[in-house]
Amino acid sequence: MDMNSNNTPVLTDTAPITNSRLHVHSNLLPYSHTGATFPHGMLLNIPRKKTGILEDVFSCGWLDAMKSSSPPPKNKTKDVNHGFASSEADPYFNWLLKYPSALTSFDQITNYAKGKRIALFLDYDGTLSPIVDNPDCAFMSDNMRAAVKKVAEYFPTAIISGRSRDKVHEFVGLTELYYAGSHGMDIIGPVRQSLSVSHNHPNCIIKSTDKQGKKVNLFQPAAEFLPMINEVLKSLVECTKDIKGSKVENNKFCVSVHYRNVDEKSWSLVAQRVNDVLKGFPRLRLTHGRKVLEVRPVINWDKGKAVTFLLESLGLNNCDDVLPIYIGDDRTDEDAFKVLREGNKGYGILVSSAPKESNASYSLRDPSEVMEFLKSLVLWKQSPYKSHI
Ligand SMILES: O=P(O)(O)OC[C@H]1O[C@H](O[C@H]2O[C@H](CO)[C@@H](O)[C@H](O)[C@H]2O)[C@H](O)[C@@H](O)[C@@H]1O
Repeated sequence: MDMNSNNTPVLTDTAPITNSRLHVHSNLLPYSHTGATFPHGMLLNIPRKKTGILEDVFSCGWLDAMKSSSPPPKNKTKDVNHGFASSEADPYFNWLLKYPSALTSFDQITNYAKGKRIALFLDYDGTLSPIVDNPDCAFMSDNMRAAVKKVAEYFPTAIISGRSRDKVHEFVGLTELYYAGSHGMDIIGPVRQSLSVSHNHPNCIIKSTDKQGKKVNLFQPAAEFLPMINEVLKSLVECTKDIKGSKVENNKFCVSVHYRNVDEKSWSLVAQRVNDVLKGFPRLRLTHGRKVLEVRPVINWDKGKAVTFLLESLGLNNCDDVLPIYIGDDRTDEDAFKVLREGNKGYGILVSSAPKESNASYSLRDPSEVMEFLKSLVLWKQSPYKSHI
């Protein structure tokens, strides 16, 4: 990783990148670009593919990734989603052997948490709110809000979302949490003087006050990309406006192109149009979410880095007596699961009703199980019989 003049973390890997998670070979990222200028050394040296026709999106696997990006509706996966998996013939049952339910393994988790301080990190869409067709209507239930509020009374709790920070804050509506929007590229955290990140990225931290007048640190490692994101946003809106059902969402430091409501026959068209627009923006890259293409800056920052940053801001990083737990449902949450797994730091919990490979340690089936898990944590913390304090 290199820094540019503003000390923004920048990916400078010059080897051809085959990102298996994205299924996009770097040679689909072109190198001509108009917009902000960047100092030498921070630009990726990416070989350019000349074709530009539909072969692009087929050969790089976008369509496969788009098709597999969200579990099909429940009636189409009847065998897997008929309730609690109970037989060895059931793929979900077998998957649970590798990713045990965090509810049935609750005692195991809390045994490990004895004498430790739990820090909670929660994704929003698909974790706290169910996946719905209209992203503007992904409301969280009042019961879930109450559960999150309660759990935050006992454990430091942060929401880490792909949405803009303002939007996710508006949906969750709780002031007692920490919020990271734009996949962790826009964080409000507590003020802490000796943050190691402030040595590496001094210009990315702004001292600010939140809506309650409390002093906070605002960390925006992709701040200089804002004009470029606004530019790509306009192009994406323009180029998809004739595709029925498509929707472009402004997430401040990234842009989502939704195709959940687009006829499957037109998914390749969505992919092609986005691909064509990205040819003019080599400093932006694409990740796949649940029936959504997410355009974001090429910087070495993700939800995993956001977890590390927040732990440090909370004074909980590199402490043996801290157990971070991250709950999420999406591919972008894998970066956070990985950080916890690799550092043997804590537990990732994948929310999924269908078997899939993950860096998480445990699983929960859906947001209703997430709520049950949060309530169980509160009861455990309140229990006079536990011996962890
Ligand atoms: O990191 P997250 O909080 O999980 O945000 C990821 C994306 O979530 C939203 O899209 C997803 O949920 C929508 C509402 O249920 C659904 O309609 C869409 O198909 C899903 O992809 C959000 O709208 C995106 O901007 C986020 O990037």
